[in-house]
Amino acid sequence: MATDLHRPVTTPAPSPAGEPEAAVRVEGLTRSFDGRAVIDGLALTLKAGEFTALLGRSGCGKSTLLRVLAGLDREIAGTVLVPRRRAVAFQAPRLMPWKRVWRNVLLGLPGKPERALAEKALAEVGLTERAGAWPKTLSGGEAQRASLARALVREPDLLLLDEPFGALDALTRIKAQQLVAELWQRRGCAVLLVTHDVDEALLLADRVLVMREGGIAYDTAVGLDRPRGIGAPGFAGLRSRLLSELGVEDGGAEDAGADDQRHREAAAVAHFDV
Ligand SMILES: Nc1ncnc2c1ncn2[C@@H]1O[C@H](COP(=O)(O)OP(=O)(O)OP(=O)(O)O)[C@@H](O)[C@H]1O
Repeated sequence: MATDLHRPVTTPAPSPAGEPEAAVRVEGLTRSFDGRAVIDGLALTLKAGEFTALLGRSGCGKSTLLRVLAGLDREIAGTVLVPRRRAVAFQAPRLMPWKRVWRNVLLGLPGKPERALAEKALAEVGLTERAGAWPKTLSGGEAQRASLARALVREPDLLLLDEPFGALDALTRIKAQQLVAELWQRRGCAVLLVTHDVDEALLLADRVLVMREGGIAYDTAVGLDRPRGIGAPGFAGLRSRLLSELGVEDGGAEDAGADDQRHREAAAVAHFDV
């Protein structure tokens, strides 16, 4: 029987003396479904302000981990220390269709927050003009930006992103990636991005984790200079290492092929100015 030891804290989880402040500290985390441990004794520390990408094969438990960190799942054993100010955005923007965009942005905030607060967050994601619109009138990319604004309005110290760009077309996806990179640089919050896309991980993150068999099986720093492009020196080596950690031959398997195709389509405009 899982014991609930989830203990959200108001300040980032403490680190031993001399180490940078931690945004997240997880020890011995186990989450089981029907007696099967999807996460099994996982340990993880994320530094404050660090951008981390989380890769792993389908079904390995990435979303489960994110939901635990978001505080949406407390049926766990182990210790999870996260900042109180945290926000999550999912692949599906999850906007309430009967509320205008600005009201969606403020959804769930305590008290009676003013429209101006939503408008500030919407301006950050370039959606000022759609504040009064109904969600069904938004494009996929706009809806995703509204979802990001809803996360930003919470002023998170930890931003959790679960494949937020997965459903977007190639160009919209690149714009959304650039936006997240800019927001991260401006806000300075820790970001944990779940993605299937190795290139996306390497373009955006300081650090990439690969999840396997219920734990973090591989953990690497991405020391590439910014701005980054998929042709940067060192990119291909990291890419092939990560693909092999995922059990995919570089350039061979279908998943990687689809990503290659997307990036070829977008390569002409892809440039990360951060
Ligand atoms: N509420 C639930 N009840 C039962 N099983 C669940 C539940 N949530 C997740 N699982 C199982 O836990 C495992 C991990 O699921 P999870 O969604 O975390 O994987 P993932 O790595 O995010 O996958 P994907 O990359 O395909 O989104 C899967 O086998 C899934 O079926």
